Amino acid sequence: MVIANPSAAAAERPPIVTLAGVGKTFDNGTEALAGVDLSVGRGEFLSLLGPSGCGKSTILRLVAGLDEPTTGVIDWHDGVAGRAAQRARNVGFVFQEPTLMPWAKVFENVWLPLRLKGVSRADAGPRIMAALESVGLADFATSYPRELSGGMKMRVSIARALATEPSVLLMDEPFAALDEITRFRLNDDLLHLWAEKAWTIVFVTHSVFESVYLSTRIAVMTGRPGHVATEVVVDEPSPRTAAFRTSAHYGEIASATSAALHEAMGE
Ligand SMILES: Nc1ncnc2c1ncn2[C@@H]1O[C@H](COP(=O)(O)OP(=O)(O)OP(=O)(O)O)[C@@H](O)[C@H]1O
Repeated sequence: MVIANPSAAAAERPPIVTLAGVGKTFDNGTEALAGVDLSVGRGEFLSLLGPSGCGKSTILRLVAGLDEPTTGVIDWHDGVAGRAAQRARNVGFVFQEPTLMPWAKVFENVWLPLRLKGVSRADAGPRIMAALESVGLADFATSYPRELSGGMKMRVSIARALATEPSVLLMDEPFAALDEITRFRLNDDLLHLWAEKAWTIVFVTHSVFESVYLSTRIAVMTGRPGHVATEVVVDEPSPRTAAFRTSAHYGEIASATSAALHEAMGE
């Protein structure tokens, strides 16, 4: 475990996107973010950890290009620029609520983002079925969302992001509404997918324990207006297992992360 100030804790991997001095003030005068410096390394699992309202979701929305920063810059290191690039960039977004269309079957729900890009049902079929296979729901392609449990709905939501083969996957507290057993299982499934697909993931959570279990690095944020106060590098190798959750090493990193969070909230 390494704890460092953000300026000192450069990501070990080459950056895919960098935020420098990013601030966001909404039209109603709410200053959500001020001076966010953050680099996302290619292939890393980065968690944003911070108190409610510190601007974590706002950071995801800015990275996704759904909103513009008021100050500072967001640089992508993929050699393309502008709005067209943002569309081509293929950033996946998984929200806290699975946000499925209740009248459409699982297959149609997963097809939606591809359909919006003009990919036909026949062309999308193999990718949709592969994505459903990855999350263990291939047998539920013709089910309706109402026939699924909360955890299964979240799996569909992850499959929907997976089908688009995103270069960066942004996840906004995806497991917050689930019971602990389901949450642990989905944590493991997500780690397997991350290892298999070599994704870059930016994951928002309130939970110190979840962030330590999942992440290669944790950006600890201050209260509003939020910025990154400290970064924690979680030096536990993959694959992580249930034994890691109960290890002394996990306990040490969790208590250091918790202390860093409390200090950041006092800033
Ligand atoms: N569109 C908006 N207009 C005005 N204020 C907004 C808007 N979106 C977010 N905010 C405010 O900006 C601040 C940061 O919100 P954000 O949702 O990014 O925080 P968060 O850290 O993700 O919170 P939580 O953990 O509770 O989801 C909050 O005070 C919120 O009320």
